[in-house]
Amino acid sequence: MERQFPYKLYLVISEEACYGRDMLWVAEQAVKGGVDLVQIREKNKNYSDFLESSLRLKEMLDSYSVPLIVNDNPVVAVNCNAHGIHVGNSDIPPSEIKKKWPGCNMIGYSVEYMEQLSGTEIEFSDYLGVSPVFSTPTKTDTVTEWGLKGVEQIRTLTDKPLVAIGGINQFNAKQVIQAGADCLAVVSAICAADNPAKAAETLRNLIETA
Ligand SMILES: Cc1ncc(COP(=O)(O)OP(=O)(O)O)c(N)n1
Ligand SMILES: Cc1ncsc1CCOP(=O)(O)O
Ligand SMILES: [Mg+2]
Repeated sequence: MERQFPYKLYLVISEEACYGRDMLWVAEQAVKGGVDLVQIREKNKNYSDFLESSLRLKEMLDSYSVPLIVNDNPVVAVNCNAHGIHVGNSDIPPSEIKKKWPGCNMIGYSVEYMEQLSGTEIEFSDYLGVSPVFSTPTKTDTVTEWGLKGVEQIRTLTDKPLVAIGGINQFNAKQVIQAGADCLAVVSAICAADNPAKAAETLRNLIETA
């Protein structure tokens, strides 16, 4: 069955990950380089700051027709008119998001345990975040490191689009796609790069030629 997921390079961004550079500038450079989906992930901001950043990012992304996904918080997502939301095992589950936000276009759901693949939440999800593929200092409260073998195994168990995340960079991107990922999500490979547009372009080319 053909997987309906047109996105290949997914930027997960926060102000903190941009190390003092303007988050909107970093995101815009990334889009110019080939990012086609963006998630705002602010773990330490209060509601109003999270919403304000999301509204500003959404306005910029709209001008490129790039969808915005909000991490964790459905109220921020609804109030900035985001395209969708990404949730994990400690968040409101996809089935509840579907009930509370009928207009949601995309629900991403993190897979940290193999058992989740036979659970009921998968069917309410539009893509699965394979989380993390490699260990990463960007997120340390993780369960396991799936590795390339894990991506291959998950690929055999579901037809849902797979978004690989965690420690992905220009040196392993091709292998992760070849293992079965449909899309690569990155934080530091773009946000911490000297030239975020070039970093995105390099990753995008690696994905397209994998
Ligand atoms: C694309 C993508 N995949 C996985 C995650 C991780 O989500 P979660 O497990 O809920 O952890 P936090 O990001 O909330 O710390 C993600 N955000 N995006
Ligand atoms: C949000 C998230 N979820 C799983 S790993 C991760 C962080 C990925 O960051 P990086 O691309 O810098 O390894
Ligand atoms: Mg979460």
